[in-house]
Amino acid sequence: MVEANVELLEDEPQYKEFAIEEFLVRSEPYYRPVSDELELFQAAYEQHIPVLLKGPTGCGKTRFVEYMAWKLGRPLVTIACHEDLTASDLVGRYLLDAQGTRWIDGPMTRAVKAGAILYLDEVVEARKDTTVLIHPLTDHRRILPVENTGNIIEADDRFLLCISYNPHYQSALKDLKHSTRQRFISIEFDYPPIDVETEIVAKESGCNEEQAYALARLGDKIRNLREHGLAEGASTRLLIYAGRLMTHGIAPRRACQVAIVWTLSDEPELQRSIEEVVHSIFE
Ligand SMILES: Nc1ncnc2c1ncn2[C@@H]1O[C@H](COP(=O)(O)OP(=O)(O)OP(=O)(O)O)[C@@H](O)[C@H]1O
Repeated sequence: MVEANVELLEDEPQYKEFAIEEFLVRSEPYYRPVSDELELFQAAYEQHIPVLLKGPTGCGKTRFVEYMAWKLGRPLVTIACHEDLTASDLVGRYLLDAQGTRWIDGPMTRAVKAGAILYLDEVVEARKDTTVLIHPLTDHRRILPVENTGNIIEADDRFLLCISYNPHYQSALKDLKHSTRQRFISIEFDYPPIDVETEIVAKESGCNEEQAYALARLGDKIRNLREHGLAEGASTRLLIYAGRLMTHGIAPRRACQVAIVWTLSDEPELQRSIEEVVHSIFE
């Protein structure tokens, strides 16, 4: 029984016990609301309704959750999901050290016990056995069954599960099952309108208003190239990178080339099209 789940305790950081207080967001993160997402999240939190954040890469989902965790005064436990992530990575496992075998709670168990906000980023990437954990946590039961110890943990009243999902990446093979997604309310995110994105780029990159406006327009135009075969438009994150290089004295066209053009595509034809848009904006 136990033996099968015992692992040697090395000095690996993920096995170190940590205090949940370390996950408190101590200073106010900068977040510029785009719509009524603050009110929606707050209402869902108070009503114990799990939240699904949908949207393209680099559009502010993570920053939003950080902001909400700060606003609600709850620790934020973030897990970047990937295909090797197993249920025991989340729940915990038995480990062997000099004192013998002992159980170590995984990040999900700690979050559930401490009433944290648990943010599973790109949840569809995780292995299917992790959805088995999500279901009892996200319905009226709000429990986490820990198979290896036989314990059932009731979620703290202040616990909330929040997951994110990028609809552009999904395929028939990797999609959220309806029985999973219908346990959440879904807040759709997208890149902000030009005036709001100007504000965000200026604030986050330190570039001037004029440069930030030009970058926001650039983002908007490049996103329209998606019909021409561009898989994903320029994210707010990339516009900020370009702005930061410009703040550091790199010429705008060059900053956009390395932060945006070459990052978005390897295809020479497509790179040329994006470059043309850059040149039309930064003359
Ligand atoms: N509304 C916003 N207010 C403040 N900053 C923002 C906002 N939207 C985007 N940003 C900026 O864009 C960056 C990227 O956003 P974030 O990391 O939240 O993206 P994401 O949607 O979680 O992306 P991914 O899906 O790739 O993890 C942030 O670090 C922040 O600088």
